[in-house]
Amino acid sequence: MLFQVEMTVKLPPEMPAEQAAEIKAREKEYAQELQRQGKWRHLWRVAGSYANVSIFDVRDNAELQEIVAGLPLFPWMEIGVKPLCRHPSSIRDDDS
Ligand SMILES: O=C(O)CC1=CCC(=O)O1
Repeated sequence: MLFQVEMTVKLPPEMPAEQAAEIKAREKEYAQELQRQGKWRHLWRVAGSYANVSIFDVRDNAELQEIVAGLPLFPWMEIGVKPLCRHPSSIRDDDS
């Protein structure tokens, strides 16, 4: 199942820089492993903001929830999820 997920990061300004850097490093490692597994299919920065738009390819809602809740930045994110399905005019056959 494909989902569009928009994540907006809102770290508190009073968070020490070292702590923020450590959380971001863990976030990067987590995100890159899921990309290697093919579950995190696209990761795009929303230009001009500390936010991303991502496409996940997961088994079901429960797996998406597990992945998103495991994000190291999860406690400091606003997250919006939209389920996706094939568009009848799409010419691609690899976007299951
Ligand atoms: O920077 C972000 O948008 C938050 C994030 C998600 C995956 C990652 O590596 O950073």
